[in-house]
Amino acid sequence: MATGLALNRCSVPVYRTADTFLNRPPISVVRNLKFNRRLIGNCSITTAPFVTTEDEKYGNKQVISLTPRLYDYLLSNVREPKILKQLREETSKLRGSQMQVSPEQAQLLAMLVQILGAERCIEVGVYTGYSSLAVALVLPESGCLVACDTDSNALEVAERYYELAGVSHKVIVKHGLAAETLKSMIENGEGSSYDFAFVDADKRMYQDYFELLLQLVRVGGIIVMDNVLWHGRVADPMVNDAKTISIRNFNKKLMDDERISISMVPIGDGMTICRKQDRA
Ligand SMILES: C[S@@+](CC[C@H](N)C(=O)[O-])C[C@H]1O[C@@H](n2cnc3c(N)ncnc32)[C@H](O)[C@@H]1O
Repeated sequence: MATGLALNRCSVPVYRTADTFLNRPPISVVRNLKFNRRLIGNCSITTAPFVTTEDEKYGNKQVISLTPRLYDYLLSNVREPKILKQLREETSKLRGSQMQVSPEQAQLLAMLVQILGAERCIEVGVYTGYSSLAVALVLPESGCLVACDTDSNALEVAERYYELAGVSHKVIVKHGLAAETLKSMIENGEGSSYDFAFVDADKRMYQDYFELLLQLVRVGGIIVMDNVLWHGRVADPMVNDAKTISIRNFNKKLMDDERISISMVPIGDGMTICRKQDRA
């Protein structure tokens, strides 16, 4: 049975209401919460997370969405290295700082690299280096990360931080169009020699990056694609701009692609973790 809270199928736009900036659930949610005390228990209305769903369609499983307060709590449980915090704070003063992955995303990327025992990694979309530095920090001394970006100013910041963190010997910076860099790596015979790749650039090129990276990554290797939930727009049939359509189509293709196993994770703006299968 659908509960009243099913009304609150909040996506990113809901977060942008004045209520949510003030850490208050929207009026409709407050009204519904009054009828659903068991959902919030001892939690006050202002700290209760949004219940995204809790109906039969989803096996009565309660799925919550992050409130600002809950997100602060999550962040307080992220172990962000000092040097990453410094880079994030310096970048926050720059144009485009919202492009950085969030600390919990960076932590997940680093964790995946560690679980894989990855030595050879690729990043498409470096900006000032937050996600690439998180990866480089956990690579072994013999490891390498090919870091691709077109923005020389942003790359200067990234390179300064690789130096500061003592990892510059692990990072090969490739300034230029990522697709060209990846193609030349394939031509150089580097196919199937990488363990891990992260894509966070130019959404309309996702399918191209993915196909190139699938050639570069070994069987069992991982490709992580960022922004797959695209601020919630992918799920809204009324939104049909080029980037949204492109990500929507890309997600559909990944879903049908038997060369990989996948896990779409609602972290940050959504990331899909793809593992290259034996038959790829
Ligand atoms: C979302 S930001 C990357 C953020 C980064 N992962 C981080 O956590 O800080 C996207 C970056 O992709 C770069 N970019 C856009 N198009 C590109 C292309 N065709 N080839 C390489 N880099 C590109 C932009 O210059 C920008 O720095």
